[in-house]
Amino acid sequence: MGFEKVVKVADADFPTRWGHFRILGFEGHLPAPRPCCEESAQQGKRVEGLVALVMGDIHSAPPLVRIHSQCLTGDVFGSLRCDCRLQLELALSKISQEGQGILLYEQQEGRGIGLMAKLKAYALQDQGLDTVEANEELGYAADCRAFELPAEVLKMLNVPAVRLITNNPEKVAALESAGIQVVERVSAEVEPHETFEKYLKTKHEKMGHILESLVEEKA
Ligand SMILES: Nc1nc2c(ncn2[C@@H]2O[C@H](COP(=O)(O)OP(=O)(O)OP(=O)(O)O)[C@@H](O)[C@H]2O)c(=O)[nH]1
Ligand SMILES: [Zn+2]
Repeated sequence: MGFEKVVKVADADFPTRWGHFRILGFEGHLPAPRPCCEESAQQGKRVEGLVALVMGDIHSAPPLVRIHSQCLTGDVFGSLRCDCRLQLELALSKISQEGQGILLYEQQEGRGIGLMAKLKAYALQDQGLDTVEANEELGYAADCRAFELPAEVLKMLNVPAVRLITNNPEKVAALESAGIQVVERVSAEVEPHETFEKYLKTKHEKMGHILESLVEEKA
């Protein structure tokens, strides 16, 4: 679903544990609520937010960029059902080490299905379904994201080429097809943990994520 317009609504100073950023707020306006997100559909929500953390000079060379999809359970509560929080910290520390880069935090909770639906999916996973099967059981696609808003925001930031921190080839393809060149994919692989072992295996086997630790395991 294309955005009717994307608007920058704020730009402020942002000191963090990983160094000094600017924090920018963007709003994407949709022609209709997203059908794949339970909460958006219920609330008739047509505006999606995206937060960009920007550090240093992002224009002299393709900067490190992380597109991070919201995971309240991981990012805020430190859940070890998934690797999200560890990936967020990895991305921020890589950007901090280089002194330049962009973190795009998109409000696509639960790969776009919304928080309450993700919690229902967790409950189904506790009964033995994997993350893809649980989404399907609830009537959703395995992944409802399209990464249009992050691509638009990169264009608004005048960033035509990036070094993308991800294990997900779909993010690379989505940026490329939106006209943003991905000159390098930087691995977002984190230290494995037994509590998210099955989650990573499913991402690798069913969703095409590039996870070197699992490739070696197979060989
Ligand atoms: N539907 C659903 N979403 C989940 C689950 N666990 C985590 N998520 C969401 O998955 C999103 C992150 O997607 P991932 O598949 O982990 O990783 P990715 O963003 O595609 O790829 P990377 O760039 O490599 O991190 C976040 O929005 C999380 O809220 C789950 O069990 N079910
Ligand atoms: Zn997560």
